[in-house]
Amino acid sequence: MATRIRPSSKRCAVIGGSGFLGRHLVEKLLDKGYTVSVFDIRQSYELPGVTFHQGDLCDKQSLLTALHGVSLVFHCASPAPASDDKALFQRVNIQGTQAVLQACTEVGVQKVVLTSSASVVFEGTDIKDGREDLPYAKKPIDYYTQTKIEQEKLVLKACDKEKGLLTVAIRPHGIFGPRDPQLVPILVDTARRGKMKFIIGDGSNLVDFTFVDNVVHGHILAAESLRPESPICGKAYHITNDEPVRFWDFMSDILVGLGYAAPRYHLPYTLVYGLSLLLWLLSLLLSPLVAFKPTFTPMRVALAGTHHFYSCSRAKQDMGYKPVVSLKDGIRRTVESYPHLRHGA
Ligand SMILES: NC(=O)c1ccc[n+]([C@@H]2O[C@H](COP(=O)([O-])OP(=O)(O)OC[C@H]3O[C@@H](n4cnc5c(N)ncnc54)[C@H](O)[C@@H]3O)[C@@H](O)[C@H]2O)c1
Ligand SMILES: CC(C)CCC[C@@H](C)[C@H]1CC[C@H]2C3=C(CC[C@]12C)[C@@]1(C)CC[C@H](O)[C@@](C)(C(=O)O)[C@@H]1CC3
Repeated sequence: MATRIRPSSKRCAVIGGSGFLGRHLVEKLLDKGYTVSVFDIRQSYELPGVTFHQGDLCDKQSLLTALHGVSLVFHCASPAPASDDKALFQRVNIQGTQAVLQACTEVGVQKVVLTSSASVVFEGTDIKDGREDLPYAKKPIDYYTQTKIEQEKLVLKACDKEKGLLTVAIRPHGIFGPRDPQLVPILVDTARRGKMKFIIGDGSNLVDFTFVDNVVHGHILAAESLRPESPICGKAYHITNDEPVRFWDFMSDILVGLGYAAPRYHLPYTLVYGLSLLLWLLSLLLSPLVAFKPTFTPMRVALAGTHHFYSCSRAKQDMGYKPVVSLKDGIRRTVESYPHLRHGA
């Protein structure tokens, strides 16, 4: 058992602080006068005022050292969804989150803000203006989503006013912005390989893409609103740009902004989804012999061909949330931040 020191309310830790969202969160917390520790399996940058603790969040002992004297923990670590590694997701997102919660209780952390995902309710079929009371997906679309559901349940269940631990979960969707290692790089890579000519379905499906600053704003608002009397304790909140956009318009804006052609030719959704399932099965069967990762995974095709946008009215009502950057400005700032990915660069 670690000895407790009196935690200061402006001392926080960001687990997963070396990642895309984590680093943006760290930078904003510093701006707001917080003292920040980062706990991550890797150190990806250095910043004055940030203490780095390198370790695996499944190792409670390392966490105890890093969380000493901290009153507020942001947990935004996860293996990348593309890894599709069942054992890794279970170990990090489930057992690891249990270790985080135990360590928080032992050192006297008062607040935990989890980065969950709106995909915890997504089963691959249309969701329009989805609210937080939608049931968790019974058939989650992949292991990532399956373990994000278990993770969210664990964190919300741990909320205990008597014991002095308050928890809340933020469910963003399709985070984008400068330094994102997924969306823009995968999109550009797909375009460079000549595979971004097609629109899956009729192209009218609406989706949420959320600029990273808005996601950060939602996390900090949640942390600052989390008090024993607050309605947010033990609840999940969608944080979006509040501007659902046609999936293919968003992709085209990014592609055209970077000098690539927008997709033009339509392919039937069921055909592409069926093919992506076949490819996924094939890659699984052949995995002992050859390693190949299909670009059009069932998850990506479902995300690209269905409506899935969420209401953030609960966050507006309970914590006064309002996006701070519009979709248009977010896209402009994102495009400007990737000069090396421009066509011909
Ligand atoms: N990017 C999105 O569109 C999106 C959308 C919704 C939710 N989320 C959630 O937001 C969070 C952050 O995502 P991101 O896009 O910044 O991902 P990211 O991969 O950039 O960051 C995740 C960080 O977690 C760290 N990490 C992984 N395993 C760890 C372990 N065992 N111990 C310690 N650290 C470990 C990684 O090193 C990395 O720095 C994740 O929880 C993700 O599920 C992301
Ligand atoms: C080849 C494709 C048809 C087009 C390529 C775009 C693709 C790279 C992105 C479009 C939607 C993105 C997305 C995630 C990853 C990148 C995309 C598939 C996401 C799976 C990342 C993890 C999140 O938690 C997520 C599930 C979420 O809930 O926001 C993401 C959903 C959107």
